[in-house]
Amino acid sequence: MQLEVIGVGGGGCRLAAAIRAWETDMVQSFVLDTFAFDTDSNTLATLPATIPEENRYRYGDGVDHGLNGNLQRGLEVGTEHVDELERQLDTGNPSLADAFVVAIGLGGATGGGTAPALVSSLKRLYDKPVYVLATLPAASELEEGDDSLVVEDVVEESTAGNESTASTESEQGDEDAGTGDSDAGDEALILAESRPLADENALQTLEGLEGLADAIICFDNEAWLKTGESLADGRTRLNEVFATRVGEFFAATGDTGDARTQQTRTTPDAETVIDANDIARILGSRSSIVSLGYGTQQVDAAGEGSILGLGIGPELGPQLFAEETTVETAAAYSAVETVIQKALYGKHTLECEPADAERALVIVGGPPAWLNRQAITDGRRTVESATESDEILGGDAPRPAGDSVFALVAFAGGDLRKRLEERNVTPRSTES
Ligand SMILES: Nc1nc2c(ncn2[C@@H]2O[C@H](COP(=O)(O)OP(=O)(O)OP(=O)(O)O)[C@@H](O)[C@H]2O)c(=O)[nH]1
Repeated sequence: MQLEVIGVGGGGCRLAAAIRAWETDMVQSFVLDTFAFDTDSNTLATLPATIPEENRYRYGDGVDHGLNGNLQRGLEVGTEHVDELERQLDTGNPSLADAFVVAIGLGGATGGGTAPALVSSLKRLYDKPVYVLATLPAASELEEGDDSLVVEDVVEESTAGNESTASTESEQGDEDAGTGDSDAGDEALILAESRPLADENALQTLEGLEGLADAIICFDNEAWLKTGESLADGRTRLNEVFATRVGEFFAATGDTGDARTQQTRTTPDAETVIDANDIARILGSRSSIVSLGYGTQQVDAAGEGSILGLGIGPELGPQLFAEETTVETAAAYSAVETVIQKALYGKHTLECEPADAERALVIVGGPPAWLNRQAITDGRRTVESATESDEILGGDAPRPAGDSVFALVAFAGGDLRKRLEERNVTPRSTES
């Protein structure tokens, strides 16, 4: 599966960069291009190199340092500039994509304001699934701080068109931003910590995406921050957590490889291959809310040091991919069982119970010798009974060079939407 990943707004751009960084280490490429779109030139200038300069784009007439949560203005800016953003995407490979991923931070005005127009435009132009990655605001952001900007302060009254590519902006930014650790950048960061309207904005954006986005994969910032940790301090870690889960989810699709170069896969084929259609079946096309669970366990990748032959019993079944089994079967079974339990009952990107889900996808991956077929089959049954759903798909993701076994569980639809109620951000539903 090949994706165009588009980050919009500060959080969305950083998340897109984190996904690209995660994907860079993988043999299977599933990202065609990564774009970063923002009204804030500081954010673009401070992104890591995983997003090439030419794919960073600042937009918004008269706005330079973001919209500071003015969602009404954000919606206008999004609608006014969506064609311009589409032209930027044309410099990539949108027509080769199996799906689009639009990453935003709910609560802000740039990502939240542009996403509905952009998702709508992508659907119209390409008729491919558009999945939105959306972070939910942290509780600490809702507290009104003295540092809260008055919106007019950042929406300059300039009428001059100032669309420009990031390279132009970063030249200007370099003067005051240096490598990005500028005073202006720090100031913007502190200001962004206080967003009293974040929940209201989040709700409005979710409503705007309703019926447009095929699915909305949520990540609850509040649940993932440590006690007393600020978003500014924790965001890199949070982005890595979310990027890993999103990455494992899309990287497991069988038809990965570089569509631009026609380069073929170098990893062994999975026993049960999931593809873009399976992903579409589980995520749906009616703006289902999605949550991702993940479990991992470090293993001895080469199988060295394990006790050959011990614990192998017919009841545990053969190893799934091993040509030469060097891993104790009981150890492999236990590792797979453990990671599935962790993915099922451990912390999800959006807190939920398995029974909330209407549909689920479970992916088990790791070094081939560790992927015990019986454990995977039993694990899928466990997911099936925990969710009480018969719409379950499973896939394998052999990673010859990996040193851990992992399971990724995606829950979609059903009562997951109700989980947003606890966050006061429940959009009305168009799901049947
Ligand atoms: N996980 C995570 N969340 C973030 C990050 N940055 C911002 N957020 C969240 O996203 C919300 C919106 O922030 P931004 O993405 O910076 O906002 P924006 O879309 O640029 O909009 P404006 O700043 O209003 O122009 C915040 O309220 C945070 O909850 C990040 O790097 N990681």
